[in-house]
Amino acid sequence: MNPATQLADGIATLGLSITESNQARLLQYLALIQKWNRVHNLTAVREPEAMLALHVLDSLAVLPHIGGSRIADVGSGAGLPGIPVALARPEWRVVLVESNHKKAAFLQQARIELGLENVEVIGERMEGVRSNAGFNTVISRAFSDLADFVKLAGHLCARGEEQGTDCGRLVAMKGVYPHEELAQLPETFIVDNILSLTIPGLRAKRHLVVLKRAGQ
Ligand SMILES: C[S@@+](CC[C@H](N)C(=O)[O-])C[C@H]1O[C@@H](n2cnc3c(N)ncnc32)[C@H](O)[C@@H]1O
Repeated sequence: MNPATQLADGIATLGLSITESNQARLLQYLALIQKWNRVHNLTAVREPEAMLALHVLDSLAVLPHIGGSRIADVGSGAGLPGIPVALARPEWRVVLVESNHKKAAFLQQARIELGLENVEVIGERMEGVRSNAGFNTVISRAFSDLADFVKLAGHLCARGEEQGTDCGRLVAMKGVYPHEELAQLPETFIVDNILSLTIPGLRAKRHLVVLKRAGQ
C-alpha cells in the first residue's frame, strides 16, 4: 500500500478528520525523519510502513482523548507524539521538550521545514523547565515511569482555578497495562482514566494513562 493511502485509511479507522494538506505534511514529516535518520539516530524504526503505524498513527490515536489548546510533549525525541498532534490540530499550541541536542536540532529544523507556527521547541532537560503556561495536556511516550513523569512534569499541568475551568491532565502513552507503575504513583496525582487503544497496522497493546491532580 502506498504511504498516502495507508495514512488516509489509518486516519479513517481512527475516526479522525485531518485535511488533505495536513496529511501531506504528515508524510513530509516522515520523509524528514528518514532523511535525518541516515546521519543521526533519531529512531530505530526505519521501514516506512512500520514508521507510519508505529510513529504517526500511534501519535494521532491520542487525539480524541486529549484536550487542547495548550499541549506539552515531554521527552519528544523526533517529535512524537507532539509533531503529528501539531500537524493534525494547527489551532493548538504545542511545546516540545527534548534534552538531546541532536534531536532538539532536528525538531527545530522540522518546525521550520514544515512551517509549524504552532510549535515551540525547548532543548533542555525537563528538570530545568519552569513554565507558567498552564498546559491543558502534558503528554509523553517512552519517556519515564509514571512516578518520574509526575515528579518531572506535573508542575506544567494547568490548575483548575487558573483556568476557571478544568485542570490539566498528564497523559502517558504506554504499551501493556502498567500495573506496577500505577502502584507507585505519588499521592499528588490520581488516575482520571485508563484507555485501551487500537492502532491501525499494529498488533501490540497500547494504553493511555490519564492523570489529574489529587483534589481537583
Ligand atoms: C525513548 S525516547 C522517546 C522519544 C519519543 N517520545 C518517542 O516516543 O519516540 C525518550 C526521549 O526523552 C528524552 N529525555 C530523557 N530524559 C529527559 C529529560 N529529563 N528532559 C527532557 N528530555 C529527556 C531523551 O533524550 C529521548 O529523546
